[in-house]
Amino acid sequence: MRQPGVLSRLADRLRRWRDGLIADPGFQARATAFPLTRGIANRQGAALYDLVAGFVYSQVLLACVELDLFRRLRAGPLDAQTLARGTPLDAERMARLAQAAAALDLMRVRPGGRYGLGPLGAALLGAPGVEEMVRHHPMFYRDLADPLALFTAPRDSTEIARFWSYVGERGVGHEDAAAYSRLMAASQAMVAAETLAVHPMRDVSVLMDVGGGEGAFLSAALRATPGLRGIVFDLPPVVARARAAMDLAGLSDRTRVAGGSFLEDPLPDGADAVSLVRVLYDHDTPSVRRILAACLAALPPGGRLILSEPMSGGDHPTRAGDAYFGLYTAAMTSGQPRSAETHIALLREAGFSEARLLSARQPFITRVIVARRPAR
Ligand SMILES: C[S@@+](CC[C@H](N)C(=O)[O-])C[C@H]1O[C@@H](n2cnc3c(N)ncnc32)[C@H](O)[C@@H]1O
Repeated sequence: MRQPGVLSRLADRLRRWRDGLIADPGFQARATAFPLTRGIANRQGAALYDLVAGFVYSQVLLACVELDLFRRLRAGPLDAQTLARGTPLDAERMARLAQAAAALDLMRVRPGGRYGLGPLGAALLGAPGVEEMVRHHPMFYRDLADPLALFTAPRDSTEIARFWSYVGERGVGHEDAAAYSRLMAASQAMVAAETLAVHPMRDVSVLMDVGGGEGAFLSAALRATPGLRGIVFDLPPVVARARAAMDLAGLSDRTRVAGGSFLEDPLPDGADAVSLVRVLYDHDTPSVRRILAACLAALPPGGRLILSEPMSGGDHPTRAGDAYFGLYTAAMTSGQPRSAETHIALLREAGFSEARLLSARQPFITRVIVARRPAR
């Protein structure tokens, strides 16, 4: 390991001194009392409070979603008594929930003791995938109840691992495939919008979406790109669903569907671009190497790989990539979020060239890397 230089050691000492000050309750009291430092002290205090209370805030959101309150407020503000109708809550408890939701910008207090939609409640109505994730989270929270156990959980021993059944050895049945594929399809719209905005498929003839689920990403690409044709590759119980979904979307004449395992079977040929959307972070590095090798073998010289998934921020950790997906994949007992640099190194090692990270509009939804199979 490289030894840190003089400047970096000096910076470390300064940070230790600063951290020591901040950790001193006497200093905190003085900083809050002194007008010039009060703003910083309050911001830090509020941020720490939010971390301590984060789970409570999430449960306020879950309660609102389970009672379908945002949809009921769409037509206009309601008082707590009306909002409580048809729910197990009385008016007083409903007012308490609505006050909590208003504090979190999910609702707004309106004149006359009524509650209306807040900016985040309205945003949730416009992003059905977020609502599905909120409904899915109780399972994740049960695994998270003991976070230390989560980090040491044996493979396939958690509730989340059983939900993503391809993580284990039992194989994927039709029911498991239906449950996780529905969740993925519901949250795909946001990922597809971001991916196709930063990487339109204009100059692609045939796109193969590997681990493509019910074909939601491919459908979005086909709709956005006249003349594009596609292949969905996934496990057999999942592609049965993809076939039905593509039929329903009226896209089956532009789509081929192929079933198999990207860890064991060769991928179909005929595509000049391959996409891997929210696939690699599910898998440990030896499997990622196999998946990339299979993608390279399926592409013609000059063919393109488009990799889209939430990524670790590396030296600049991100809430979505490192905090959320770091723990989510721990609960899966398989995979991990990787930084763009790690992905690019794995792509080069697999034989891809020109790998580069594209600039993102909404990096907390997904990040996109493009690479090519060398022309010769
Ligand atoms: C997290 S989901 C992502 C689905 C889709 N790409 C999306 O973003 O909505 C991962 C997908 O990889 C598929 N998958 C997992 N293991 C696989 C394997 N060995 N071979 C083929 N597909 C696999 C799953 O069935 C699932 O559809």
